[in-house]
Amino acid sequence: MTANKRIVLSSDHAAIELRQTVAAHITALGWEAVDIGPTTPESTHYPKHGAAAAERVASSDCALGIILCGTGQGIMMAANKVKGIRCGVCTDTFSARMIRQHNDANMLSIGVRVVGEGLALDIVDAFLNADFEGDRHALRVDMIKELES
Ligand SMILES: O=C[C@H](O)[C@H](O)[C@H](O)COP(=O)(O)O
Repeated sequence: MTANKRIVLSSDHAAIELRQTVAAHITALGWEAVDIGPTTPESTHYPKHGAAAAERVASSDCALGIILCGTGQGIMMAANKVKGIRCGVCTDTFSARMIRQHNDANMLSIGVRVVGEGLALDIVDAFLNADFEGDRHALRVDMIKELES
């Protein structure tokens, strides 16, 4: 894994509690959690929170990002609009591992209304414990990057 141990976290109003649980979890694992909120429960809009987290990763301020909303879908769509971001929604640990190994994902999205806390933390672990395998997968990730230019 990278020398940059900073992971940015963000969410909308739906996932504040799980986001804070994930932040504590990854801190206990030795990562630096950069939690950019929000912290208050008022209804808010996932695109701005997904984009804000994605900018931290795209700028290399943070090595990885974990974002959450009700389904994980809307905030993932917003994050993927930022150049350099490869973010997937995961509801299972296999996918969380594979988006690192095959897709070199730099962000993970989780839906708090889809998975429970225990599975969410297992998904985070699977994502963080996997590394990009390169080789034929690098060629394909390069093809994704070409679509951005
Ligand atoms: O993809 C979008 C997310 O699931 C949002 O968390 C969800 O749409 C928010 O819904 P509501 O405003 O009803 O809490």
